[in-house]
Amino acid sequence: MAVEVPGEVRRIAEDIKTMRIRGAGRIARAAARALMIAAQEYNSGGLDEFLAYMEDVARLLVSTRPTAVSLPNAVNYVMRVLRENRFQSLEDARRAVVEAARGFIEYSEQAVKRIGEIGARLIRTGDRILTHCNSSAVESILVTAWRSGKRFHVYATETRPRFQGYITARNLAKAGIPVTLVPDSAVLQVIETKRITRVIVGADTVTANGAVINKIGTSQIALAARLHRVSFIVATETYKFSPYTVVGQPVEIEERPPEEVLENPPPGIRIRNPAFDATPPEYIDMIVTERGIIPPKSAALVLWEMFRRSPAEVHQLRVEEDSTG
Ligand SMILES: O=C(COP(=O)(O)O)[C@H](O)[C@H](O)COP(=O)(O)O
Repeated sequence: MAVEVPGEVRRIAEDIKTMRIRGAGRIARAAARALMIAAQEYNSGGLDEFLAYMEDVARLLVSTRPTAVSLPNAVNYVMRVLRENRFQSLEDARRAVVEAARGFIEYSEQAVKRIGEIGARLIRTGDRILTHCNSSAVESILVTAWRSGKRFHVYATETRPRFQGYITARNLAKAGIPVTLVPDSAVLQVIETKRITRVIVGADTVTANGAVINKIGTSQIALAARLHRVSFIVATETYKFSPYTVVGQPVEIEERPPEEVLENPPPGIRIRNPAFDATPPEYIDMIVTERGIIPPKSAALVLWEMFRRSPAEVHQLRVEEDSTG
């Protein structure tokens, strides 16, 4: 009989699904924490049952939201210690999971900080910066730049339908950064009339060819930036690079409930609510990662360095995950 998943782990999964925990980095860290809790709270059987139970927990977490690859990357990072080692005892296996999860969370937190330091060097006093949605990597850059004495103004889009732009605006204002909230549909007008100097956005997934999947509306902003020759910068940890795209696997774009757009639509009206879109590499000037700044075309190199797997091995990995799913 399958071992029951602890309440706190189920709660984290539910919070990711319902977006109480949101943003690709936070989702990844929450998933690693959930695996750690699952391992710590396991008390019902031997090593084999533990391994099967941890695979169940991993599947539950990965199934919560489909687009941000940081989620399966975090889960696989932690689960790899179980999948690739032979343990003598349950305690050894449990300890390995806890260590791997802690390691991931620590790396992730440091990465956001490092992106802040690297990205802040790109900001100049007098900049007028546009951002979209709410990204902790972008916030890290802006707050670091501000604390280092640079003075600039940020325009934050509302980000319909979930209004994550309000979170950004609130956080920046709290840090003392002048911020103006604008409707999503005002982006082209704002870029033009406010003479925006830089657009900086986060990422949920970066593909092997350097395309960036981020909050719906990002690609329109990239187009508008291109039209006015404004540099378009993406800030992301490297664990948002997708190994699956090396073998051409498309990124699934999450379709969220229509009620998020309109509670009670009049009869005869259909609603679509895609949560993310893809910005092609041609529209992206640079990607700021914790390992440095890269052009989008170098995404495949980052993936190669991180995963050191041949396309055939990545394909095999996918097949194995699918068959356990
Ligand atoms: O698109 C979103 C959040 O979408 P949602 O609100 O639907 O999760 C963010 O721009 C990225 O996840 C990057 O965020 P971070 O830099 O914090 O990882």
